[in-house]
This record gives sequence, structure tokens and C-alpha cells, in this order.
Amino acid sequence: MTHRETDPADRPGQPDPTSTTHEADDAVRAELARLRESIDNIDAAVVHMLAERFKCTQQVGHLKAAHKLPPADPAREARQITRLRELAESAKLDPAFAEKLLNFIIAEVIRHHETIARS
Ligand SMILES: C=C(O[C@@H]1C=C(C(=O)O)C=C[C@H]1O)C(=O)O
Repeated sequence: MTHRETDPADRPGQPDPTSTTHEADDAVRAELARLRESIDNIDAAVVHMLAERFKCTQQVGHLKAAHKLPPADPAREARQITRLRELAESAKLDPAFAEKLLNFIIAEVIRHHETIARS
């Protein structure tokens, strides 16, 4: 803890000029807590949405395995990436990040499809 020139202990009987700082600290803490609550809600939504997406892709995996279709469909992936990049741009999200995220998810889906095909 640093000793400030404005330490009220240095000026007995004077109003505490640091109280504004403490109020600002409280306001910052409250704003941080409010934003983090929203972040937690959004993270929960992302997890639930991903779980729903994986439920769908698992069904696709079973359908493909039953009909001897390949686990990956690069043409479909290319269309999804084009679409997602456009969506990202209009949402002011970095399209390169959106593409990386989709590729990461799709790679996991393909891994699941390969497992289903082997089973
Ligand atoms: C889900 C599918 O399988 C794979 C996974 C994809 C995805 O996660 O969106 C897209 C294409 C395929 O490589 C599909 O063919 O639709």
C-alpha cells in the first residue's frame, strides 16, 4: 500500500478528498461485476448453443455412417465459412476469428463422425 499525500491521517479535521476515489472504486467494481454477469450469461448461452449444435451433428454423423457417406464435406464447409465471414463482418466481429472458430468446431464434428463410422 502506497502512502498518498492525500492521506486523511495527515490532515485531521479536514474532509477526506480520497472519498471520491473510493466511490469511483466502488462504481468501477459494480460496473465490472455487472459486465461479468453478462459475460457469464453469454458463456452459458454459447455452451447451450454448442450442445444443441453437437446434438444435430451427431445425428448427421449417424445418417452418414448408415449411408456410407464420408465424414467430411469440404464443399459444405466452404459455403458455411463464406456465410459466417459475412455474418461476422456485419456483426463487427473479426471474420478471421469467426472462420478459425468454425473450423475448430467442424474439426471436432468430423472427429465424431469418424468415430461413429468406425463403430
Ligand atoms: C455436419 C456435417 O458434417 C461435417 C461437419 C460440418 C459442421 O460441423 O457444420 C460441416 C460439414 C461436414 O464436414 C455435414 O456434412 O453437414
